[in-house]
Amino acid sequence: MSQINIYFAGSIKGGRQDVGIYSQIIDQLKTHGHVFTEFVGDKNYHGPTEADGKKDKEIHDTDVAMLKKSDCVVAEVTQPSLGVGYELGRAVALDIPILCLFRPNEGKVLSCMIRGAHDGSAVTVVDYTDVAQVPDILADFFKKLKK
Ligand SMILES: O=c1[nH]c(=O)n([C@H]2C[C@H](O)[C@@H](COP(=O)(O)O)O2)cc1CO
Repeated sequence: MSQINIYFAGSIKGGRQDVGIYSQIIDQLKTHGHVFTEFVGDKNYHGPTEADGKKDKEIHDTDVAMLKKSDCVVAEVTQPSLGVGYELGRAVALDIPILCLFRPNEGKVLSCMIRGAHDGSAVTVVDYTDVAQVPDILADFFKKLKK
């Protein structure tokens, strides 16, 4: 594999409280490959505005096209998001390896449909407590991906 294309998924309409964490994860991901969805970590981005004229269909179709070109999906799934769940389902159907990162210490319980998908190869779910752990988690995931 030459340049790895990475699709990062994180909540937007589901709530932006973790955007600072998304941005730190994206910075880490950029050391492993090209991240298609850097805007997910932009604290000023809350979805399309009337001013930018983007329609929901355009966002959906662009995202699915990027997903199809991705070598893996990395999702921060602590803040529940319908869009992230949808992207993960599409990625499973496309046989794209997935890493889900979840912080149990936030008092949330991860959906059975995400945790229950963990098999350690096609879908990997990793619990973490601090973003400082992310570099090691990613190193392990990308090492396996390249095998
Ligand atoms: O404006 C957007 N742009 C966009 O790319 N998405 C995608 C990327 C995110 O991983 C995911 C977030 O979904 P949601 O907005 O339902 O939380 O959907 C979602 C939105 C807003 O729904």
